[in-house]
Amino acid sequence: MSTQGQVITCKAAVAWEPNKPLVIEDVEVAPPQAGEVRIKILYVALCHTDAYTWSGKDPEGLFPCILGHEASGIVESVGEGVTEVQPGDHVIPCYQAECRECKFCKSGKTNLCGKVRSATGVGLMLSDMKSRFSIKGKPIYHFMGTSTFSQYTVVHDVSVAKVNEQAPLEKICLLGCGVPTGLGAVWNTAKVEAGSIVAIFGLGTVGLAVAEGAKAAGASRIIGIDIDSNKFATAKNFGVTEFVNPKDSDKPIQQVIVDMTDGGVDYSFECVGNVSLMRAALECCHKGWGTSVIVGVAASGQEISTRPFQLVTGRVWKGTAFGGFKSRSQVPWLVEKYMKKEIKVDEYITHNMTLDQINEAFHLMHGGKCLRIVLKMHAELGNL
Ligand SMILES: NC(=O)c1ccc[n+]([C@@H]2O[C@H](COP(=O)([O-])OP(=O)(O)OC[C@H]3O[C@@H](n4cnc5c(N)ncnc54)[C@H](O)[C@@H]3O)[C@@H](O)[C@H]2O)c1
Ligand SMILES: N[C@@H](CCC(=O)N[C@@H](CSCO)C(=O)NCC(=O)O)C(=O)O
Ligand SMILES: [Zn+2]
Ligand SMILES: [Zn+2]
Repeated sequence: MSTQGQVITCKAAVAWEPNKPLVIEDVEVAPPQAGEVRIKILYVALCHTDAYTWSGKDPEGLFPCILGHEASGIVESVGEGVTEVQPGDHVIPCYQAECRECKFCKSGKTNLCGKVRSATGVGLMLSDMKSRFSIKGKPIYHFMGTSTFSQYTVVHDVSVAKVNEQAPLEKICLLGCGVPTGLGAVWNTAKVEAGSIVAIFGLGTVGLAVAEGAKAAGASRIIGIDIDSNKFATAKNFGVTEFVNPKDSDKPIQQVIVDMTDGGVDYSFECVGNVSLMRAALECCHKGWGTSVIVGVAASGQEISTRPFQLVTGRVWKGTAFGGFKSRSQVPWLVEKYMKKEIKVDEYITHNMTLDQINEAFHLMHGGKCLRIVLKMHAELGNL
């Protein structure tokens, strides 16, 4: 029976309040309006940004909401005027939209898109500034324009990438955030050249994807920095050539790296979300040209600082969102690269769990012993 035009009642993990356990609720998902797409979410991975907003430290965090933004699914129905996807298409929801028409999209200088950002930042859909989610008539906010911790979600059409149907949805959900962010930070934002020396602060999924990207770019040395020495064994498989634990030295970590590299690295990447580490990442860069890219998301109220002299003497401080990738155009390309075995995806998945285990999954994530945890959203999908 077609569900097109009907309200769908399904299971979703609702964040009622910051830091309180998520609750699996029966949520009503309204049909997509003009320019919107309703997606049956099949698989979702947990990202630290979900945990960050859930913690209450995100100035854009609104409650109650449905978190989640790294996912894959199948289009269930589309609203009026939607031409680029149709029911049955395999898709990845994209928190970074791409409308191809706005000032940002047309600039050719950025992957940030302005079309729906004002609505996604306040947890609503642009056409009527309302939510498509409700529980017994009470609206529930969207999150990042994706809200993929729900069996069905509604997104703007500019936030959907149609992908190869042959690609395994249980794996390519990762191409919705962490892996592209790390690869793109190297390829698009820093534009690392062959022979470069690279330092990566934080060896979680994002930091490992930076390592993978740097190896592919031909970096000569890839120095991984993490306070957990157990991370090095895995990091080697992603291209990290040397490991430093800041706890092993009395010197500031930037000094340790400068001493190891004859004056500093060509490129550094902060993949933790810690503002003092962002400073260290900038200050371990080589005088005259070293570039540091901020990838980690820091909490509300946190600010970065350094001596302006660091920039006067040629170091460059940058940041990246979704690795600078244009989402609708380039996520399908990343899927193809995965299909051709040119980029890793499976290797970042350490756990497979189910939607009803979501609180346990976050607990595991905070334990620091996993990379990506993928949740199966529907019982009928069977065992992975
Ligand atoms: N900019 C973007 O578009 C974007 C996209 C995805 C994720 N992120 C952000 O990137 C960050 C990393 O995400 P992740 O999923 O890889 O996280 P993660 O928690 O898996 O990895 C962080 C790593 O940093 C290490 N670490 C913690 N404190 C440290 C310190 N003081 N010094 C050195 N290492 C330290 C941890 O041991 C861990 O290995 C998060 O802040 C996340 O929100 C940003
Ligand atoms: N609302 C947060 C913004 C956090 C943030 O910077 N998000 C990244 C993506 S993190 C994905 O895991 C991003 O894309 N930023 C650009 C944008 O949001 O437009 C805060 O205010 O701290
Ligand atoms: Zn993310
Ligand atoms: Zn745009």
